[in-house]
Amino acid sequence: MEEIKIVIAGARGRMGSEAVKLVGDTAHFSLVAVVDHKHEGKSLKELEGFDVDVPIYTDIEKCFVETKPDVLIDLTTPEIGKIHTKKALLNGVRPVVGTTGFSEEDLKELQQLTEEKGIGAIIAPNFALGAILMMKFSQMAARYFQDVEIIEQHHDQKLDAPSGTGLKTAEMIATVRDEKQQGHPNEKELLTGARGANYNGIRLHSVRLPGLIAHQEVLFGGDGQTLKIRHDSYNRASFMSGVKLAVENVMKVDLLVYGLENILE
Ligand SMILES: NC(=O)c1ccc[n+]([C@@H]2O[C@H](COP(=O)([O-])OP(=O)(O)OC[C@H]3O[C@@H](n4cnc5c(N)ncnc54)[C@H](O)[C@@H]3O)[C@@H](O)[C@H]2O)c1
Ligand SMILES: O=C(O)C1=N[C@H](C(=O)O)CCC1
Repeated sequence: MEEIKIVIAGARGRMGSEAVKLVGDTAHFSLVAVVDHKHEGKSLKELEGFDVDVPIYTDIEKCFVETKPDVLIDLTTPEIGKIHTKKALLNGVRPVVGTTGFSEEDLKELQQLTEEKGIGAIIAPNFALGAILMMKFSQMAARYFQDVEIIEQHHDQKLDAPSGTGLKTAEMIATVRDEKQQGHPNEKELLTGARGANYNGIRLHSVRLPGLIAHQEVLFGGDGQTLKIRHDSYNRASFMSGVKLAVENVMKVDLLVYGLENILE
């Protein structure tokens, strides 16, 4: 297999440090640099917990020009992730984005940019294969059960709510379900937010607690029955086979792929 040269943004983070391991463990992947908001000019090896000798850049464009990567893996924050993704496309680098918190407008803008530049990008709200199946099964179930609520649960350091996965699940369900307001037509929230966020009438509830990693239950209700579809990630390694798949596939596409379900065979 041809070597794929990779830059990781957010390499010191919970996901980024797993991605550094993944790249190191994959024969045809080669880490050429990392991007951080500090430690300019140091080697990653100088930081505790890493033994990879690659340069750290704080300026992502300088990093692209000097190290000429094929792929950027972005695992940062919603605000920074958008800037990095745009800069990658403008510099001919294919982004694989795990960072969540992008709006519909952001996605449209990035899609337009991939079309203009003619290079691929993958934005995956969830890299765990089980989570992709959970979303697909939920979409299947929604054809038969129109009443559905999504309960996503994450660690308490998460910046965005609802989670990228929760939102993507609602979007996928909405493609097969007519817009419908659920619950009693006269229901009233005594405390704002009690009924959760509302996407086309689908209610989304976000739980944030220490001890959690990433979990989601999609709850369907029908006459005298409920159906629950649940996925749990117990560690960040659970996301890495999806990251690998995305890096390999981003080299083969020339448009924006939003969601790993679009490349899973
Ligand atoms: N798609 C998935 O499967 C998946 C799974 C887990 C997390 N995530 C998402 O990935 C992102 C990262 O999650 P995390 O738990 O690793 O967060 P984290 O806070 O542990 O890591 C974020 C990293 O980004 C770095 N960073 C911040 N500003 C930066 C900048 N300007 N330039 C470079 N790096 C910068 C931070 O230093 C930190 O190391 C979040 O958006 C999260 O929602 C996605
Ligand atoms: O830990 C996080 O943050 C996660 N974010 C993604 C999301 O927003 O759906 C995927 C799961 C973990």
